[in-house]
Amino acid sequence: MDILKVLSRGIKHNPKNKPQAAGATTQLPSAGALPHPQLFHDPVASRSKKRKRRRDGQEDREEAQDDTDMSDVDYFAPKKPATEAVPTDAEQEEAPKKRKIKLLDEDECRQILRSHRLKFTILSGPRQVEADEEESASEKKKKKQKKDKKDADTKEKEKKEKDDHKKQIFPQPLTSFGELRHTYDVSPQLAANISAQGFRVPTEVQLASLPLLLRPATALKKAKSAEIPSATNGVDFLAVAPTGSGKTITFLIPAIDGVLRRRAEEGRESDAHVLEAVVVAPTRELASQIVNEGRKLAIGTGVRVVLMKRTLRLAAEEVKGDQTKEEEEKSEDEDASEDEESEDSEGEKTGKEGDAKPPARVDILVTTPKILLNFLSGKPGVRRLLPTVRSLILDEADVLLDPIFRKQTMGIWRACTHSDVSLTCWSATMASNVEALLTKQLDKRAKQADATPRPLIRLVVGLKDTAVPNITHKLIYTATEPGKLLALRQLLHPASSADSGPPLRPPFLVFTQTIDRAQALHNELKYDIPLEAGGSARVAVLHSSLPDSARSKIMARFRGGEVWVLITTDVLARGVDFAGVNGVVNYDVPTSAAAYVHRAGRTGRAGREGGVAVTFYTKDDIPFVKSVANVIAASERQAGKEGTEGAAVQKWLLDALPKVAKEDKRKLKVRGVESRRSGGKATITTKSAWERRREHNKAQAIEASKRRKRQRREEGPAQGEARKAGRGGVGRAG
Ligand SMILES: Nc1ncnc2c1ncn2[C@@H]1O[C@H](COP(=O)(O)OP(=O)(O)OP(=O)(O)O)[C@@H](O)[C@H]1O
Repeated sequence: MDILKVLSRGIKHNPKNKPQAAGATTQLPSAGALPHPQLFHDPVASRSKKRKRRRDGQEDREEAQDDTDMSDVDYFAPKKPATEAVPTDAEQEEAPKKRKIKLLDEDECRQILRSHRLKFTILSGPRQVEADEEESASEKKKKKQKKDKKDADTKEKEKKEKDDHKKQIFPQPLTSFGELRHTYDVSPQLAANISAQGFRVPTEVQLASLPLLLRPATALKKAKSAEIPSATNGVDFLAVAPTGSGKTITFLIPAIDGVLRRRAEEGRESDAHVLEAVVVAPTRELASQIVNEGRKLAIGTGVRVVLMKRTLRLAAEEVKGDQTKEEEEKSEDEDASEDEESEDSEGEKTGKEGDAKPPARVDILVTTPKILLNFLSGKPGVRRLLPTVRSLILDEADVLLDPIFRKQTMGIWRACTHSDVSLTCWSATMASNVEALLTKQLDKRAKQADATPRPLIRLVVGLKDTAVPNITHKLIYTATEPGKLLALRQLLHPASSADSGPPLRPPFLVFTQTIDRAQALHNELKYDIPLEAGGSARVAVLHSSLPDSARSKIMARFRGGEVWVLITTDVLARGVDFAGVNGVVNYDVPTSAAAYVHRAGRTGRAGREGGVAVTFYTKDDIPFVKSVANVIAASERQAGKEGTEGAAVQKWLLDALPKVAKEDKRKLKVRGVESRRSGGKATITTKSAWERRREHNKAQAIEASKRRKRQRREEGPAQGEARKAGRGGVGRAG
């Protein structure tokens, strides 16, 4: 196999089999310089011709607009050359006071938001709750009266469209990062840290969310078309934005700003740390990544961003608690390796020894759900609360509110007892039942606290729940399972690249349904790489049953370009950002449309072009593959490739694939493709049945050993000795 030629393309051979990290990634298509991090620039005609916006900073709101062709207008051109983007500290200190803040009028906001396919909707809040109640009452009445269903449906649809329009809002967009300092008054150091990362143009999600999250009152000052209740205490927020669109810094910037602002307001010293924000992410890899991003943004601000560890002790309020309820919330399905003891430099031991020591100094905590819930409910008969937390951030919120993590996430939310705690939720996909759950919970919390519910505002960037528009998609059919391995090898082989479209260039990720399949594929592929090109060290496998330290090492080797092919499960499907990943192979078909979006979104980050997502499907997958094909078709539609020869999904294929029944979709999401399961209980988890069985056996062995110990204690030392002597005798006799 000539895989060496493909895998070593663009990479200088290192005789010691230790490739140069930089060389390994800089020449790869999706790792190149960022072309533009924004995905959408639609020309949008002005609704009003009364206003004119000039780009020289001398905005004249009163002049009549003479040109409605918005395609020439570049709202996002830097207002100053890049060198001027970060004024000196002294200038920055002065800046907000000197400058008169100019806000865009609602029509201008609307145009900018529309040209970037950004849609804000108020999902709940005082006005909305009343409206929804009224609506549902009148709807019920109407439904009774109307017998003609078709007619009712049409009217309902029209009404919904009308109401949707009413619920839409058009807050101020962030036209440049410079505005963070000048209009939204973020600290000079935070502004400098953003600039130091080389971000010049805000992505769509940043452009839309940052004003609203930093200063809601300013952002909504000109938003007149929808009545919004007072937003001075902040808003609850839900953002659905494409993978790789920069959601992480979008929630971190307001979190850091919030800590700094309150610190200044309360006259606290910079070394007085109060836990004010909690970021929850579903996997440890993602949580560590968020910590790294947070620390880069917090340099020089004194804000401490800390990763939750098992041994970390937080400043918490202790109340008498319903232990059993909290215990129940510890899901058995979650990542078992979280239970492992990990080294901790930040905090203290929990329990008796730890309680005596002062709590860790944390401003922003990043955690996976279970580990924090364990801390909150870790003391018998006691519940720990986090009353100082003002901001709860759920990254990959749809999965955190999915049944696997829901109870744990809710447990954390309940522990954040401050009356003003704001909730922000982030993901590339969001099911409507998650939105319904959130609105219900927010109303419930407001009622319990006897407070006015705050508005829950949803932002959708592009199309909700779909589309990874900036990469190439490929859908490859192989009749049988063994055929897939052959097809994967052919895809890697240069000779067949002509038939297979763009060759798969390293580094790339390969996703399987279960851990045992990931391990098996790893065993198959690792010998495909010749020794001269690095051999088996080039192929690695990462899954949730590996120890923490092994997972971190593999991540570092992959990020460094040392590992070219990383075989993994859905543990790496969400959130993890490898800037230089050129491709994603769905060796096993993703079990939902959302899973496809997240897996494919590991390539083509921040608007990079050149990423490829290849999905194999077999006869077994045909009943389920339509959801994936629909996402690919939507992505190609957005990219303008629909119906072209290069499109992965042609209309005939979409028509031919069977529709997936709702119940089948649910089953597939929970169990995966049946034929790929190795038996065992039906649970959605990155753990294989084999692994669950192993854990079950281990648990049984521990239980049996405890039983024997108990028995020995009950029997007393004399009988114990006699038993031992008896066993020894048998041994000797044998
Ligand atoms: N304004 C920007 N300009 C250029 N790059 C940016 C900008 N904002 C963020 N990035 C970079 O984009 C990449 C993706 O960001 P991030 O991981 O936050 O995406 P995400 O939206 O959270 O994706 P996912 O849905 O997969 O979790 C990161 O490498 C980040 O540094």
